[in-house]
Amino acid sequence: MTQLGTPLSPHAFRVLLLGSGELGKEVAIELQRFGVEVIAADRYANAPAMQVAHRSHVLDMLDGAAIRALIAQERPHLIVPEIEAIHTQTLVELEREFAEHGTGTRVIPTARAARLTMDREGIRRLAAETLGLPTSPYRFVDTLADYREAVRAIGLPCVVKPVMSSSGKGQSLVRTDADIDAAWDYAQTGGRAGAGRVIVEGFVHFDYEITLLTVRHRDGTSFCEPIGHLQRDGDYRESWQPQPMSTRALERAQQIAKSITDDLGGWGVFGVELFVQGDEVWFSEVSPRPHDTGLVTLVSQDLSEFALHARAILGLPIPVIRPQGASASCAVLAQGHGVPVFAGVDAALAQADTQLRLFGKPRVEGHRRVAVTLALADDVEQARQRARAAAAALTIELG
Ligand SMILES: Nc1ncnc2c1ncn2[C@@H]1O[C@H](COP(=O)(O)OP(=O)(O)OP(=O)(O)O)[C@@H](O)[C@H]1O
Ligand SMILES: NCC(=O)N[C@@H]1O[C@H](COP(=O)([O-])[O-])[C@@H](O)[C@H]1O
Ligand SMILES: [Mg+2]
Repeated sequence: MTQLGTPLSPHAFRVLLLGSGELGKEVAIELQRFGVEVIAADRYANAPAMQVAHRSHVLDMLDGAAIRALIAQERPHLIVPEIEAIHTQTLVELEREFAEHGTGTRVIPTARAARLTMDREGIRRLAAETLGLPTSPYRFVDTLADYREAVRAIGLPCVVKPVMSSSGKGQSLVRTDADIDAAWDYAQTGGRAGAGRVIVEGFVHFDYEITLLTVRHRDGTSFCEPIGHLQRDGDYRESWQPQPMSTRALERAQQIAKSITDDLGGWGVFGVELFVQGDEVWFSEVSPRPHDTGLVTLVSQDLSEFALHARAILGLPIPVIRPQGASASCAVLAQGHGVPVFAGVDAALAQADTQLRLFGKPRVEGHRRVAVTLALADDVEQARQRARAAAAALTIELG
């Protein structure tokens, strides 16, 4: 069991967040509630989690030497990756060194899980080729010529993504021949880590898609109710819980989630992304951390995915996860350039059973998720309507 001390004292239990966005902010708040000393890091100053952490650092997290220096300086008990774009090879090396020296420092959930999931190739080959889980057909390519050949082999429509990207950055749906070269160009410029390898995936004609939040904790594995979601341009716009599913599809989804999370190992929340058609389920990808579509759990469960992550990584028990009823979330995006200023917050919160989180992101360049609305209702449709209405009541000016 973790010895929880007093933050900012010699007995402090220190957690370093690598990535400090809106998801990390909620994790930081949950850790603060247990008296943990929270250190937040990201590539820019005043990131959301930094605003609720004990202290923060700005660094290039794709720079292995910079990560190593930060960890040497802070000597955290836990290192908690919050985004994919981290020099994860350094985490793998550090994890080995910690074990050799018996320091007790851990990477959440494991350095290998962070390394495999930062790269679509690592996680896809593990899921499809090692574990034999059903996935879309796929190919990895490095050149335009190989890419064109892969698109021909996979067939249209197909989905093209940089191997290192998230939230749909650099991702395109290729419907016709006319889209093929533009998708390559976007994948080369739109990813989070510059140009490079690309995955071409066959398009799965799913009825719906879910995130199955799966928690590995000291007493075993727990599942949350399935979260349905709507994505546009590869980025989440709405999520709701519970997503109705056939018994067979839910069983299959849980089996797939158990298989991939058991292999990745460690403690914490995983967001297992799955496509469902009838009783058939395909694995898409997995986040070894709380998931953006899981923001809905801020109202849908007694323990949100962030509270669950905090408990799991600290080695605390999770005897039960209690659903609170039909719920929904709606992402609020800002478009343009400047510092977000919100109006209509009162109107957004005028309806019963509605909540709002303003992330406090310091600037918008292009488009960026800056807030989320949350709602509970008698059924999922009504909850979605409430969350959408609350989002529509907000106006964002970029000052
Ligand atoms: N092969 C596919 N067939 C059908 N739809 C797909 C496929 N791949 C991706 N999509 C759609 O695009 C969305 C985003 O894809 P994916 O999760 O791979 O991107 P991402 O950049 O990792 O997003 P995030 O980081 O938000 O999870 C999926 O949730 C799904 O709606
Ligand atoms: N799908 C992954 C995801 O939602 N990640 C969340 O978005 C932040 C980055 O936002 P930004 O791009 O606005 O900086 C990340 O730090 C994390 O909280
Ligand atoms: Mg995804």
